[in-house]
Amino acid sequence: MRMSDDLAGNARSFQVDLRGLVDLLSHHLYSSPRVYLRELLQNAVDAVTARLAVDPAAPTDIRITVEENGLRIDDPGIGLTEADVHRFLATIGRSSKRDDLEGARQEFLGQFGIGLLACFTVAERIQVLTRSARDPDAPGVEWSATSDGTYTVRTLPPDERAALVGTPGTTVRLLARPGARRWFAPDLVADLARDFGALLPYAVTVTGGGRTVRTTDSPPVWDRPYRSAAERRAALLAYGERVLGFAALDVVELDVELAGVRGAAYILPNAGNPAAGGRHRVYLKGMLLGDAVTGLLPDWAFFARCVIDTDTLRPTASREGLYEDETLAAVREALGARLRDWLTGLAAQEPGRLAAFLSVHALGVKSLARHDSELFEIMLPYLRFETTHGEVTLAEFARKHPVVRVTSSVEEFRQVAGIAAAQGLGVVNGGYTYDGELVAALPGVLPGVTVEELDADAVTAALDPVDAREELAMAAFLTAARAALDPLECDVILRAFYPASVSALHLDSRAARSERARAETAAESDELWAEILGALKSSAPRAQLVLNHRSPVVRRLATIRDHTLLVTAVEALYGQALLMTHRPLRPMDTSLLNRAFDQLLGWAAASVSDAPEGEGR
Ligand SMILES: Nc1ncnc2c1ncn2[C@@H]1O[C@H](COP(=O)(O)OP(=O)(O)OP(=O)(O)O)[C@@H](O)[C@H]1O
Repeated sequence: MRMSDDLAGNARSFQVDLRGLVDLLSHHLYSSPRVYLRELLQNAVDAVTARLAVDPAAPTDIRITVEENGLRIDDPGIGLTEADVHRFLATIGRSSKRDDLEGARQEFLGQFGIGLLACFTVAERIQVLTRSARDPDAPGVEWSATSDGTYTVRTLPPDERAALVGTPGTTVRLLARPGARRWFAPDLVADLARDFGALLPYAVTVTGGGRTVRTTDSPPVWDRPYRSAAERRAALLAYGERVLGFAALDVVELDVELAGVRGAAYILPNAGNPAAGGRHRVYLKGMLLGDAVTGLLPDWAFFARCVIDTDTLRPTASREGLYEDETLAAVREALGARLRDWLTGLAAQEPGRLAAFLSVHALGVKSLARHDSELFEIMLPYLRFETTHGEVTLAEFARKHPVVRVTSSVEEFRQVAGIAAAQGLGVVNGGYTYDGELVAALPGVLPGVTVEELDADAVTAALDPVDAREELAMAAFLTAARAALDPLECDVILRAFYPASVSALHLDSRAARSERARAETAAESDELWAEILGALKSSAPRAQLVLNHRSPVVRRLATIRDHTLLVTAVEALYGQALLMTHRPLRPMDTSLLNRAFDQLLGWAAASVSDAPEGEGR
């Protein structure tokens, strides 16, 4: 016996446990049983589309009727022959909407062949009564399936066929499962039909609770005629507020024909969260895919939420997200380009609207500008940065300072900005998200501008040295100060700078900070580590306390003869300068500050209480 004979002889078909499968769908694929209505609507719409292809004059109205214990949905669509019923309804995973060559067919919503099963999440029985439009002599057929996985097929006798399905088309009837009846409440059914199917191309009505409502609202707002651009804009904004629940700052139309996308992007009225990712309302051929669909816009466009209808993108099997493929990547790019064009258009024509937008969403634009120098250039007159001249644009700043100095952190900026400005240096705070990167890219878009990283050394270099004789006069004071601050790894130097009201500056280069971090770790670690870290000890510059020779306070302190008081005064200056840097204090700095102020208070108190006695003597 040959191998293949053996295989052929033992070949068996899979058995499917329907309960297990329905459980899988309802708990792991679909987010809620509410999708049952979407699947029914989708099948009805596809059936109508298929019939229109063979009979363009065929009716198209789809009717949902809430019944005593469930509902029915009637469509005048293509219907099924008995052979179709066996082929498509009774075989899970088989669909008439795919063909072998193309896969999912463009004109239909369905493709997977599992949609009908979703109905078992709310129904214990599904009955399909159908008559094919392809064959006028075809009898009506009834397919009736229960959630335990059994079904019956019956050809309808002519009289029953006439009563049930007079014309070609299909009626699907669901019998509610115990415990799932709430999914068939008339108001809920109408809400679901509206939510999923408002943009469907054929009229859908829901009858129940004594009334009939139309749940479709097509054509979509962006495909309707308007008398003016202002009227169109107002209609789009009102629609956005209704479906997204917020009044948008602005609206950008997304008519990207090549990508098969129609719709609008709504600009959030508040700053968006870059990490949260966009959540968009996406319709596929008029059927809602979801209202929190991600991946539709590039990451930088976190300031917009879209409502779109598309016929090019593919759904995931749950039909609740977009399948990530090349088409989606291309659509994302096209929509990003559209938003970018809108931004540059605003810059050229409506700077007022652009300013309003940027006051909320500058971060998104900065993020985009990092990778798009053309846009960066266009936005230069609008994007603001924190600088030693306040919040200004880089274009404005560079006019005053063709050498742009930039700090790499917010705290460095705080440390040096005031002093640098007083010495005539222009500094930009490069510590905020994206700002440093953009400043670094500035020479590329503003010819003649150079950018320099600014750190403590550059500031020290810009401060005036003090005349040697004057420095000598303060030698005793400086020696005492150096001795006091040496244990804190801080050098003391004397310079003259403005403003004179600043007595001392604490300057700390990045190298000094990392050296200090190394030393602290070495002190805390075990022997082996301490040794390794010790070997790394560098001769990096230490932090510096720069005393200001122009400060009257410093000059007065230099005349103190009492050594203890002098040390306390130096420690207080050091502490004050450290506080000005806004940097977290080390424990040893905090205790030094406390000690210095305690002692100063002690001195002050003693001098007040001593005074009268002294006078009395
Ligand atoms: N109202 C209907 N009229 C005509 N044929 C229908 C109708 N409902 C279902 N069918 C047939 O049953 C098949 C299976 O339907 P089902 O909803 O399970 O899957 P699908 O629509 O093909 O794909 P998907 O899983 O993506 O929804 C369909 O391909 C179609 O041939």
